[in-house]
Amino acid sequence: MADGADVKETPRGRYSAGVMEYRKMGYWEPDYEPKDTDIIALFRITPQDGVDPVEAAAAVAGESSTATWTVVWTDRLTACEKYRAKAYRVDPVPNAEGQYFAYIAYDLDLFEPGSIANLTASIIGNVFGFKPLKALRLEDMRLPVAYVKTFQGPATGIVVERERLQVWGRPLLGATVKPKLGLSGRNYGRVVYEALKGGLDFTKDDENINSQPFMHWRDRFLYCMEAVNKAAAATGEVKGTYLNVTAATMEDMYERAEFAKELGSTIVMIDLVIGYTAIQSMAKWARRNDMILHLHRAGHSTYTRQRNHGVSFRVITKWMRLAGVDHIHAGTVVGKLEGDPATTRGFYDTCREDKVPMKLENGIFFDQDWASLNKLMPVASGGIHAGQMHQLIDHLGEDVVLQFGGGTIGHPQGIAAGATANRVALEAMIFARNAGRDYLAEGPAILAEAARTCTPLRQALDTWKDVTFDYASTDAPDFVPSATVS
Ligand SMILES: O=C(O)[C@H](O)COP(=O)(O)O
Ligand SMILES: [Mg+2]
Repeated sequence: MADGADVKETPRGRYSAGVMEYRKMGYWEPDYEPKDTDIIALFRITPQDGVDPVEAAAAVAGESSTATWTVVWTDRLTACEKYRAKAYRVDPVPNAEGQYFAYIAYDLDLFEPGSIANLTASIIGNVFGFKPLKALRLEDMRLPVAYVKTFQGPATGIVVERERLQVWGRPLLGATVKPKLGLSGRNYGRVVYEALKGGLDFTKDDENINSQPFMHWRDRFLYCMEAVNKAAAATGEVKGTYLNVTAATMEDMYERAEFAKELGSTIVMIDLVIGYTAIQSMAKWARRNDMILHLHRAGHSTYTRQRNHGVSFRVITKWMRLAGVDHIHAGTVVGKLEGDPATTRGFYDTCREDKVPMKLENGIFFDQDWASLNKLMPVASGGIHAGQMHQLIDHLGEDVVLQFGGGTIGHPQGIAAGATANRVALEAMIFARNAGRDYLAEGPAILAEAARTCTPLRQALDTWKDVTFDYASTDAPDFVPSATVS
């Protein structure tokens, strides 16, 4: 800590410029060996000028666990050695002056079992507004098995979802109905029917479609399920549409979800903005009712996008796997939304692997054991189209839902043609991959071959050939490791 004129010595400690001596209070323990049962948080801290990084790390440990700004007599009435979070390591962030990675361990007893709300009230609570820090970002967390096991995890999981849909060996295909707002129930249902009949597995409500004056929710659900049933009958395939049950109250959400189930829907949808407790409640409802639960990550970029402040999306992905959603929008790499390949890969691994090893180049700082919690299906959605199919499969793999909103509904020959273009492009690419071809290098040629016998695909390729969203600003990885971090 910087010494200054306003440094005060008191019988209970020494403080200056708003920074207590958290280090002296026991929140810095460089020799601490985290226990297997500890929760570990990795923060990127940017201390104010003159604030010592170790003191800042200790302050973060203090403010996110037991401490307040001054020593209190009642500390000694608790097992404070156990309950204090311990900052035990501080490293400079490579290539980022003035920023440090601080590792902080928390005893498991600091948290209520099975509650994201309780976890987040500590870890991202008041500490994010703390004056001695210019900025603070929660980069990653190691969640011990003992804690993971207090959550239900994804209500359905990837394996059972594929069994219900009877689709194996390829990504699932979807589309978000467009325009986002304004369609009547009847016209909306027509979009769903055309897209499903044309070859998609799913259609989806947009994140901001709930129950507006132009289309009340019951109307939408009725027309959508009529379309799903007609398309299933016409194609002999299982079809679904994510009915967004996001609403103002839990009572409204349960009512809408119950109605979706009554109509025979396999899936309902919620938005991240409903909050952690509402998400966990809906996940429990989904498990009780054998429904797949889709999560749109609406709102996340307000706190995940800045590299020095907020919460990394990899942490949100972990919390959502615990909370128990089945789908999560996890990035597209080549689409319209920001997200570099290496960092996005880290999100996808977090969703789909049983055990995720530390991999700094993917922004993964800890080994994470998911202890048999179901896998979470990542969803790629936002500005993607058939011409990118080889890149999508290369970046995102096979257990993923590829969703083309504009890339279906914007097709020059109509919605069904857009859906067919996507389905043919996908199957051509999977066929080439299974035949051992280098589908990434040969991608454009494979698509052109398939387009010879598929006019809708040819039209799609002609229409979107120049759309790459290749802006430099989206290419910066979340974190560039170097030899200084091991
Ligand atoms: O909700 C979404 O994921 C987006 O609105 C997708 O739409 P787009 O495919 O047209 O970008
Ligand atoms: Mg949308």
